[in-house]
Parts: sequence; C-alpha cells; structure tokens
Amino acid sequence: MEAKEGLRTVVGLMSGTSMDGIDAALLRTDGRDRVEALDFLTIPYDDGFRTRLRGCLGKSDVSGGPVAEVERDLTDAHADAVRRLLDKAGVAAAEVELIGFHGHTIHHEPDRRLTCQIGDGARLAAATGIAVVNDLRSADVAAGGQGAPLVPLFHRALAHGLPRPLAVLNIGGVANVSWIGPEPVGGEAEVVACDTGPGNALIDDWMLRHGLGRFDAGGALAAAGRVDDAALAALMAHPYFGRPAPKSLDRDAFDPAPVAGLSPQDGAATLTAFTAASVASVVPHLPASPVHWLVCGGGRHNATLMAMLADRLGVPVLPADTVGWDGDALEAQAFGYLAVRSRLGLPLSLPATTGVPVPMPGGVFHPVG
Ligand SMILES: Nc1ncnc2c1ncn2[C@@H]1O[C@H](COP(=O)(O)OP(=O)(O)OP(=O)(O)O)[C@@H](O)[C@H]1O
Ligand SMILES: CC(=O)N[C@H]1[C@@H]2OC[C@@H](O2)[C@@H](O)[C@@H]1O[C@H](C)C(=O)O
Repeated sequence: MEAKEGLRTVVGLMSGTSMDGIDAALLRTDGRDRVEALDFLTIPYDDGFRTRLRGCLGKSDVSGGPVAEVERDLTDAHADAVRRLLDKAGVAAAEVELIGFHGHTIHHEPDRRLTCQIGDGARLAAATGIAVVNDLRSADVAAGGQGAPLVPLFHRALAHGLPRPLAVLNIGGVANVSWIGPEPVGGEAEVVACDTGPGNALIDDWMLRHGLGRFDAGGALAAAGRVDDAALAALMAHPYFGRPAPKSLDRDAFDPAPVAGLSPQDGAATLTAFTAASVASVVPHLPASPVHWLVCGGGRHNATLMAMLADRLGVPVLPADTVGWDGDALEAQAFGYLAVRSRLGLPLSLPATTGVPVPMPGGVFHPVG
C-alpha cells in the first residue's frame, strides 16, 4: 500500500457508452478532496473498430473468440492513448504512479449481478510500464449494488464551495446524475445518484440510421423538428422512471419503436425531449430539488437538449465548464481518482450512489511486471 497522504500523478481512461473513442486524463489527486487537472485528450475510434465494439455489446463471455480480440485491440489502443497523453503533457511514464482503466462496458445487468467491462489490466501495465487498476464495478455488483454510476464521489470532491443542493448531470450515451447536499462543517456532503435514462445514444443511433452522421451536431436537426407528444408519452411509460434511486442502465435499455414512423427532424426532436424528460423525472426521487444543474459529457454541446432541460428543470442548467471543470474530461479524471481510492482501500461507491449495502471499495490492481 502506498503512503496515505499526498498527491499522486495518475492517468484516468474512459471508453464510454457512446463509443466515440478513448478519453484520457492526466491529474494529480489524493483520492479524497484534492484534484488538480493537468491534461486531457480524446482518441476517436475509427468506424471499423466502432463496428467491432458494437458487435460485442450484450455479450458477457470474454474468453477466446472475437470479444477477446476486441479486448486486446481496445487495450492496445488505450496504451497508445496513454503514450500520446504523456507526450502532449511532456510527462515521463516513470512520473505516473497509476492508471485507472475503466475499459468498455459490453454488458450491464446488475439485477442479475452481472456487469462486464472489457480491458486487459495486466496487458496495459506491461505496455505502458505503469501500474493499473481496472474492473472497478465488479465488487459493487457482486455485493448487490448497481455498479454504476461511479463518478458521484468524484463530483463531490470537485464541488466544494458551490451552491447546494447541486446536481451534476453527465450526458454521455446514457445520462446519470449526482445530487450533492449541503456541505456540513468538517464532514462530507450527502450524495444520491442514479442513471436518469438515455443520454445521446438513441439520438446518435437515429442519426446513423438516417445516414445523417454520428450525432446531431448542436442539436440542429432536433431544433428543426416537433416533439411528438404521443411518442414521448410512450417512451416515458417505461417502468424505469418510476423506480427510486439508486438505479442504473445498460446502453440499449430503451426501445425507440415509438418514434420509428416519424420524420428525421421530428424523431430527433422527440428523442431529445425523451432525454430531457427522463432527467426531469428524477427530481421527485431526490432528497430536495437542486438549485442548479451542472452538465458535463458530450450532450452539453447539444443546444436543443440544453434548452429543453432548462425549460423542464426551471432552475439554471449550465455547462460544467462555467465553474472551471472540463466537461469532456470529467469521467476520465474520475477513473484516475477512483484508482487512487482503490489503492487506499477507500469506498468507490455508497449505498445512496449504487444501492450497495455498505460503502464499497473495489478495483483490481495490476503491478508492472
Ligand atoms: N457538438 C455536439 N453536438 C451535439 N452532440 C454532441 C456534440 N459533441 C458530442 N456530442 C454528443 O456527445 C456524445 C459523446 O459524449 P460522451 O463522450 O460524454 O459520452 P460517453 O463518455 O461515451 O458516454 P457515457 O458517459 O455514457 O459513458 C456523442 O456521441 C454525441 O452524441
Ligand atoms: C455500466 C456502465 O458502464 N455505466 C456507465 C454508463 O455511462 C453513463 C452511465 O451509464 C453511468 O452509469 C456509467 O458511467 C459513468 C462513468 C459512471 O459510472 O459514473
């Protein structure tokens, strides 16, 4: 075990459900309440690899065969991302203590105690010469938790001094919220979290299906359409939205059939409204209404979605960048932070963030050599 005090220089790596690429962040953190962001980059996947990755979704058997080949190539792409990040930052691998390696979720069914992130920790440690912590969700799921979301404790670490209650909303392929309560003197604020519903994944799939690109840039297509209220009501009838937090989702949990017959514009508008309405539907499940929302993840670049969120939530909804955070880097930074917590034996999740029975440490350590 490493020293209990002090900042460590670490890398965090995330391959998110939108399958856009690898986010790699360099930071210094004590795994508690100190975080200094140093650098960040994204390495996009090419279309061929994205198709292979998509082909792994829903599978949980990684041994041998095509999933094992994708896992190997995914790991090597992460090693390359680490090299490029350190080159960009002018930092030597020897100066980095640890990599937090999320891997890529190909299957997530916590109610059956199943979650699977592909990514070979030992191979990444050997390729980079830096120790790795991976498999950060399994311990939580094995103990009966949702295994997600895991970023809430990182959000709390960043949130000192901001107005409370605060909601930090990540809009990736799936969307998740961290509710952070008032800051007690000398104590830690209450955190409640869950996945709210779809983020961008259904919108991205819609754009691809209509040959209109990989995502709705700026929300322009949605802005040109009309929300179909009946289709939206059908989408919102899913039982997930009535369930209390904590709760989590797999990427493809929702069937977009209700929008199937709509024009490209109206479908985009309705799916964008679905994301906004599902975020708003979580508010009654929170301990108190947030006084403002900070939005991170790629969905904050979708102006139509941001406007729909502001409309439905009725309080300020701002990109997280407005308080000095890098809204693209946050998830990758979180996995560097969580890797340090893993080495310190600190919890990665709490009963109110994943439903795990007790505060839960986790992660698997892979030393170099
Ligand atoms: N300029 C833009 N306009 C609209 N949407 C955008 C823009 N840029 C990115 N996005 C959306 O953001 C998505 C990527 O977001 P992000 O990288 O946060 O997701 P992720 O980390 O892969 O997912 P998750 O958080 O679920 O793991 C893209 O797929 C796209 O839908
Ligand atoms: C199982 C899984 O990989 N879940 C992801 C996904 O993407 C967003 C949302 O669903 C969140 O629950 C989680 O990722 C973030 C990083 C988290 O664990 O906090």
